[in-house]
Amino acid sequence: MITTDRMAAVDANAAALGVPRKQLMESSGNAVARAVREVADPGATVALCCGRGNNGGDAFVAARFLSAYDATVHLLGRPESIRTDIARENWTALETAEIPTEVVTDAADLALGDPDVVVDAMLGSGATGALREPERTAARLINESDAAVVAVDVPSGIDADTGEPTGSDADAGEPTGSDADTSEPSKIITDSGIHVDADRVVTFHDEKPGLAALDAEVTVADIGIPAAAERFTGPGDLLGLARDPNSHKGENGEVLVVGGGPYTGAPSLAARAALRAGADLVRVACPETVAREVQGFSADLIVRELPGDRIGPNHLDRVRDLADANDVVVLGPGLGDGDGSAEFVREFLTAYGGRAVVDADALRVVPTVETDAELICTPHQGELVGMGGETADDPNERAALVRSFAAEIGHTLLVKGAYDVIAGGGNGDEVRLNRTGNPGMTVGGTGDVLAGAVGALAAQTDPFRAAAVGAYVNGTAGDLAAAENGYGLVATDLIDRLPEAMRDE
Ligand SMILES: NC(=O)C1=CN([C@@H]2O[C@H](COP(=O)(O)OP(=O)(O)OC[C@H]3O[C@@H](n4cnc5c(N)ncnc54)[C@H](O)[C@@H]3O)[C@@H](O)[C@H]2O)[C@H](O)CC1
Ligand SMILES: [K+]
Repeated sequence: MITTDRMAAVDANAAALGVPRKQLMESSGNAVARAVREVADPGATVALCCGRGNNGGDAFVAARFLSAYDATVHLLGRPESIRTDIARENWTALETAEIPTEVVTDAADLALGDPDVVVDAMLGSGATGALREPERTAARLINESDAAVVAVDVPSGIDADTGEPTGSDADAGEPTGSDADTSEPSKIITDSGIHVDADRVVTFHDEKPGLAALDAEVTVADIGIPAAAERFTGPGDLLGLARDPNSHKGENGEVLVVGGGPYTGAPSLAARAALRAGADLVRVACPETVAREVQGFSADLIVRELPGDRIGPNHLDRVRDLADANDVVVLGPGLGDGDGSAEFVREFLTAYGGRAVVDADALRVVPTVETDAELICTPHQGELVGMGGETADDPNERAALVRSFAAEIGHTLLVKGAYDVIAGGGNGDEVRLNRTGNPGMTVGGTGDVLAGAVGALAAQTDPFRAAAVGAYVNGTAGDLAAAENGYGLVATDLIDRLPEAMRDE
C-alpha cells in the first residue's frame, strides 16, 4: 500500500537511480493496453479520454499498443497546454504515427460515439479539487455510456488516498472555472462529487489506500520501479517539505539543544546544523561555564545559561520550561557521562511529552525510561549495543534487527553506519536505508550535525521522515564536503553544505 505523496517520492528516487519517468510511463501505458485487451477483442472501438497531465500521457502510450483496435485518443484541452514534456512527446508521437486523435477544447463538443471501451485517463494523482470542465462533462458522458470503463491509476475525480471524490474536503466543495451548471444550485451540490465510475482500475507499482473500497476491479501493474527507490532514501524524500510562503518567524521550527559542559563544540555544531537545516530559532541550554564559548561560535544562536559546570537534576525545572516553548529538543550533544547528567536525562524524559532527538550519552537512558515523548534516537552501532540493541554486518540483517528493536523501545531509531538504518517505533513500521555519506565523516562532530539537522526536520515532519531525511541530507552534505576536502573534511564543512544538500531539484 502506498500513498500519493510517497509514490511521488519513490518516482523521483527511481529517476535518480537512472529510471526516468518517461520509461515508467511506457510501462504504465503498456499495462493499460493489456487491461483493454482483457475486456475487449481486437477490432473493438476504444475511446481514450485523456487529460493534459501524465495520467493522459499514460493513455497516449497505451494507444500505440492498441493498433489491433479501433482506438481514438480524445485530448481534453489544447495540445499546447499539455503540462509535461514526457506527455507532450508521447502526444506528438501519436500525431506523427497517424494514430487517430481528437482535440476537445469545449466540453460541449465532446462526442465519444458508442465505444466498446472507454479508457479514463483524465486525471490521476495530480488532481486537486472537484472535477472542472471539460473533465466534468466527460465524466458524465463516460458514466452514461454502455462501454466498459478502464481507469488509469485511479478513476478521475477520486482521491486515491481516501477513495472519496477529490475536493470533498472543506475547501474544494464547489467546482471552479467555467461551468454551464452554475444557474442550477441543486445540481452543483449533487455534481460536486462527480467522478468516473470505473469497472476496472489499472494502478501502478502498489495498491493505493482509497481504491479497495471502490466498486471496481483493481489491478496493480509493475512498471519497473526498482525496489531500491523505496528501500533507500533519495532526493524524492525531500519533496513536500517546502514551507508555506506566508509563514512567520517561529512557524518553521524552534529547536532547543540541551548539552555541553565537558564539551562546547558539540552543542554548538548541533545548534548551527539545526539552523542550516531550516529551523527558525535555535536555543542552546548549557552550563554557564561554557555558555560564552558556545555563543562565541555563532551569533545566530540564543544561549540559555544553566548554573554550574554540568547539566544535572537541579536544572530540570528550567529546562522543562524552555522545552515547552520549543517544538523539538535535541538532547545529549556534549553532555558527558556524569551520573548527574544521566539522572537529568531520565527525569526529563519521564515527564516530557513532546518530541526529542536523543544522541550521545543521553542514549543509554532511553530503553529504561517510561515516557510519553516521541523520541528519535541516533546511535552509532556501538551506542546501539550499549542501549541493548543488536547489530549485524549485512545491511538487510541489520535493518531487520533495528526495526524490531525500534518497535521494542517504541521510538524511532536512526542507526548510523556506512548504511544508516532508519526504523519507526511502531509495530510493522517502515524501515529505510540511507547510503549517502563517506568514510571522511568518521571525523568528530558529524553526529552532532546529524542530531541538529534531524531536530530541525522533526519540527516540520513526522519522526520517521525527519530521521530518514536527516540521514540523507547529512550524508549528502558530507559527500559535497568530501568532493572539496577529501578525507580532510570537518564537521563544520557539513553544516555549510546542508542547504545545498536539502535542495529538492
Ligand atoms: N510513478 C508513477 O506512479 C507514475 C505515474 N504516472 C502517471 O502520472 C499520473 C500523475 O500525473 P500528473 O501529471 O502529476 O497529474 P494528473 O495527470 O493527475 O493531473 C494533471 C493536471 O490536471 C489538472 N487538474 C488538476 N485537478 C483538476 C480538476 N479537479 N479538474 C480538472 N483538471 C484538473 C491540473 O492542471 C494538473 O496539472 C499518475 O496518476 C499516473 O497515471 C506516469 O505514468 C509515470 C509513472
Ligand atoms: K484516471
